[in-house]
Amino acid sequence: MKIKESELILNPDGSVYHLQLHPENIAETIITVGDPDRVSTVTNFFESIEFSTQKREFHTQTGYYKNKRITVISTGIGTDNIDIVLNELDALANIDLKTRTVKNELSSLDIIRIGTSGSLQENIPVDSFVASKKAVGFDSLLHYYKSEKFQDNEFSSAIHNHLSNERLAKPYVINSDDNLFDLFSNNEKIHAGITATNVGFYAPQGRVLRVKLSDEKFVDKLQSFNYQNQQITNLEMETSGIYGLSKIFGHRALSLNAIIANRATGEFSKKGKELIEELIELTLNKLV
Ligand SMILES: O=P(O)(O)O[C@H]1O[C@H](CO)[C@@H](O)[C@H]1O
Ligand SMILES: O=c1cc[nH]c(=O)[nH]1
Repeated sequence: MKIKESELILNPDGSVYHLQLHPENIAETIITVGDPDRVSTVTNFFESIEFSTQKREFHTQTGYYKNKRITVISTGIGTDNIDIVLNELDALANIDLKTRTVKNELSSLDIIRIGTSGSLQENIPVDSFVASKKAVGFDSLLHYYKSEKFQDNEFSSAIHNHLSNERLAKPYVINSDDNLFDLFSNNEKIHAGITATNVGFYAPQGRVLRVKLSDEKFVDKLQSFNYQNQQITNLEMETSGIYGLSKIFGHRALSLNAIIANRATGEFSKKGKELIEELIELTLNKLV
C-alpha cells in the first residue's frame, strides 16, 4: 500500500523531511547523540567522513572508524525528537521512498546512544558510565504505538504504584538489545543500570529553581524504588523512546551515558568534555 504524501513527507530532493537524508547516506550502525556539536566529537575519531548534513538539530555524518561504516546523528533533546529520528531512520532503511511502499525484506539497524545523564544512586558516581539494561519511560511516547507485547508490565505497575501520583502517565518499561548490552557489560568503568527518561530537565527530574514541584518526593521515590532487587540508576531524556521505537521497528538499541551529575550527593562533573570523549572512544572500539 502506497503511503500518502502527508504521512511520509519527502523534501523536493527526495530526502526524508526532518533528517534530510537519502537511504544511501546511512550506515547499518548508527550512533545517536543529543548535542549537534557532539557529532563531530565522535567523527573526529574517524579515518574518513563521506557525508555530512544538518537540518535543525539533526546533524548527521557518515564515515569510517577502523574500516567500519558508522553514521552519527544528533537527536536534540527529548523523546519528541526521538519519534522523528527513529521513524525517519526506519523509513530510510525499510520503506522504498520512490514507490512509498514498505520493502519486502526488512533490515535491522544497530542504534547506540552516547549521552549524558544524572545518577540517582550514590554508588554510581560522577564521571562513571552507565549502560542501560532497561529504560523506564515517563514520557508516554510509546503509548501511542501498538507496543504492549514489548513492555514489562509488572515492572511498570510496580513503579507506577510506588510513585502513587495519578496525574502521571503509567511509565512504559523496555529492555535494551541483549547482544549489544553484553558487548559493553564486561567493562569495569561501565555500570549496568536502569535508566528513567522524562520529558524535562527541571521539575520532571525533580530540580527546583524558583517554583515548587507538584511532588517534592519524586526523586526520593525514584531513588528508593526497588523491584526484585532492581533499582533506577539514572535520569535523562531520550533512552526510553530509543528503546521503545527500536523494539517495535525491529532494530537493536543500547544507551550508554556519561554520568555528569549525581543527584544523591549534589555533585557535578568537572571534566564533562574529557568524560564524553572517553565514552565515545570506548564505544567505537567495542563496535569494531
Ligand atoms: O547529552 P545528551 O545526549 O543531550 O543527553 C542529556 O542531556 C540533555 C539535557 O541537558 C538531554 O538530552 C539529556 O538526555
Ligand atoms: O541530570 C542530568 C544530567 C544530564 N542530562 C539530564 O537529562 N539530566
